[in-house]
Amino acid sequence: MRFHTRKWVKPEDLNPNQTLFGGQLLAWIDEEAALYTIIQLENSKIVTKYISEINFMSSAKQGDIIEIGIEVIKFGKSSLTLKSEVRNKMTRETILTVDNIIMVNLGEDGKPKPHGKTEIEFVKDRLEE
Ligand SMILES: CCCCCCCCCCCCCCCC(=O)SCCNC(=O)CCNC(=O)[C@H](O)C(C)(C)COP(=O)(O)OP(=O)(O)OC[C@H]1O[C@@H](n2cnc3c(N)ncnc32)[C@H](O)[C@@H]1OP(=O)(O)O
Repeated sequence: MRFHTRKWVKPEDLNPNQTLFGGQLLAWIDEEAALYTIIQLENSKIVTKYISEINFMSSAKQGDIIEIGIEVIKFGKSSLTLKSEVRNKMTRETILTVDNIIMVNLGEDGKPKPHGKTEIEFVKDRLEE
C-alpha cells in the first residue's frame, strides 16, 4: 500500500472524547479515494458508490500526524475498487482500515461510463509518452 497523504490532527478534528472524530477521518479518506480515482481514470466526474467494512482500530489525538494509504483491489468496467489504511506516521500503528471503496466513473450524462483502464498508471510515465 502506498501512503500518499499526511494529515495533522487539529483541535477542530476532535470528538468530545478529545480523539479524532471518525466522520472527519472518513471525509479525508473519501477525498483521498476521489483524488486517486480522478488521477487513475483521468476523469474528474467520478463518485463514491459504496464503502464497506470500516474498522476503527485505534484512536488518534491532537497533534498526531496520520497518513492515508490507498491500494487498488480491482479495475472494473466503470468502477474502481480501492482499499484504505490509515496509520500513525510516527508509530505506524493502524488507526483504521476500509476493505472496499467502490468508485464509479461517470459520463457527461451522470451515468456509469466504461473507463477503459486495467492497471495502475503513474503520471510521470504518461508525461514521457
Ligand atoms: C481541473 C481539476 C479538476 C479536479 C477536480 C476536482 C474535483 C474534486 C471533486 C471530486 C468529487 C468527487 C466526489 C467525492 C466523493 C463523493 O462524495 S460522491 C457523492 C456520493 N455519491 C453519490 O452521490 C453517488 C450516487 N449514486 C449514483 O449516482 C449511482 O448509484 C451511480 C454511482 C451512478 C451508479 O449507478 P448504478 O445504476 O448503480 O450503476 P451500475 O451500472 O449498476 O453500477 C456501476 C458500477 O458500480 C458497481 N456497483 C454498483 N453497486 C455496487 C455495490 N453495491 N457494490 C459494489 N459495486 C457496485 C457495479 O458493479 C458497476 O461496476 P462495473 O462492473 O461497471 O465496473
